[in-house]
Amino acid sequence: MLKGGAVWALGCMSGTSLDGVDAAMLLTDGERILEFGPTAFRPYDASEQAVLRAALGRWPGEPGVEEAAAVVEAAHAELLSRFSGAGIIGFHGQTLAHDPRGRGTHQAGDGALLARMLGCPVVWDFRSSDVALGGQGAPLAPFFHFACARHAGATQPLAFLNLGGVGNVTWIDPRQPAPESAGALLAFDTGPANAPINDLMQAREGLAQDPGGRFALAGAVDEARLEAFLAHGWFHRMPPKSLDRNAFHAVLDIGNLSTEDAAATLTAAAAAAVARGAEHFPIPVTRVLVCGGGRHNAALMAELAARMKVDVAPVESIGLDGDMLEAQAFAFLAVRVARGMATSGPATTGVAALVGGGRVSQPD
Ligand SMILES: Nc1ncnc2c1ncn2[C@@H]1O[C@H](COP(=O)(O)OP(=O)(O)OP(=O)(O)O)[C@@H](O)[C@H]1O
Ligand SMILES: CC(=O)N[C@H]1[C@@H]2OC[C@@H](O2)[C@@H](O)[C@@H]1O[C@H](C)C(=O)O
Repeated sequence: MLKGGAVWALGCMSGTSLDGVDAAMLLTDGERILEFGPTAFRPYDASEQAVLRAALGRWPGEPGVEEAAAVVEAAHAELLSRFSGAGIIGFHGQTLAHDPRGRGTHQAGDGALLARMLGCPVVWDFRSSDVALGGQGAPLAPFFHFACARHAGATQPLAFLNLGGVGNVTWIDPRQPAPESAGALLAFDTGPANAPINDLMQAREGLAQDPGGRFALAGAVDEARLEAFLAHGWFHRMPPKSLDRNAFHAVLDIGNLSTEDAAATLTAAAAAAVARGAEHFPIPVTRVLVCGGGRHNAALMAELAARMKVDVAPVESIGLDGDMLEAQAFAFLAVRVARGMATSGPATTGVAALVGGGRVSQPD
C-alpha cells in the first residue's frame, strides 16, 4: 500500500483552542500533495470542553487526564468513522501540556485504541521522539507547509502563519529541493494567539471566541500592557522555539480593562508577537499566508497587516483550506512516518538531526 505510490491518508487535529477536532483526507506520497479530499469538523460540546480545560497543564497519571483522553478518543472515533477509503490515519491527539526541556510533551488520546476501533493503521505520538532528541517537539506542520508552497507554485521566500490557540510561523524558501534541505525552512511558535482571547471571552461574556473580532474592534489597545508583554524574554530567544498554551497566562493579565479594551489588547499582542517573530526570517518575505481560526478575526488580521507591512492574506488566496491545513499536515506526516521519512529537523524544532517522529499502531 505504501510502497512507491501515493496513499489516501486521513489526518486529524484537536488544537490548543479546544474548539473541536478537524479531519481531512489527503492523497500524498509524503513529498507531494496529489489531491485534497473531503474534510469534516466535530466541535467539542461545553461539557467535553470543560473536561479538557480541567486537564490542561496535567501529565499522564495526574487527575483528570484519563477523563480528557476518553473525551478525545470518543470524539475522534465518532468523527473519523464518517470517512472511508483511508489507508492510514495521522492522529495528533490533544496537547494538554508542553514543556520540551522539562517534563516533555503530552498529547492525550491513545492511537493504538483508535487503530483497533477504526480498523486502520494509526500513526500517533508525533512529538515525543523529537523532544527526546533535544528538539522542541513543535511546530510539526512546517514540512507540510513546504509541500503546500511547492504545490502552489511559489518561487520566492514566503511564510505560512497558523493562528490557532497558539501562533506558529513557517518561513520557506521554495527554491530549495526539499524540506530537509539546508536553508529551506525556519519555523517556530510566535506567541499566544487565540487562546487568551477565547479565555477572556469565556470568562467575561460566556462566549467561545471574539466573533469576527467584534469586541476588539470596539476597544482600544492598552499600550503599557502591550509593551510589558513584548518585554518578555520569549521574544529575545532565537528560534526554533515552542510554547505551552498557557505560558503567557500571568503576563497577559488584563486586570480591570473593559472586555472591549482587553480584547483589543490581547489581539494586538498576538499580532505584535508575529511581527517580532518575522524579524528572525533569514530573508524578508513579501507574502504571509494565514491559516487557522484567527484569520476569521478581522481585528487580528488588521493588526497583522498594520504591524507586518507586507501582504497578509488567508491561505485561500492560493487555493488552500485554512481551517483544515493542520489536519492535512498530520495526514501528510503520517505517510512520511510510515515511509521512514523525516518529519522535523534542526530548522523546524531545533532537534539535533532530522527525525521521523511518530509511533505506528496496527489495527490488530
Ligand atoms: N469567526 C471567528 N471569529 C473570531 N475568531 C475565530 C473565528 N473562527 C475561529 N476563530 C478563532 O480560531 C480558533 C480556532 O482556531 P484553530 O482551529 O486554528 O485552532 P486550533 O487548531 O485549536 O489551535 P492550534 O493551532 O494552536 O493547535 C477559535 O477558538 C477562535 O479563537
Ligand atoms: C505542543 C503543541 O501541540 N503545539 C501546537 C500548538 O498549536 C500551534 C502551535 O502550538 C504549534 O507549535 C503546534 O501545533 C501545530 C499543529 C504544529 O505542530 O505545527
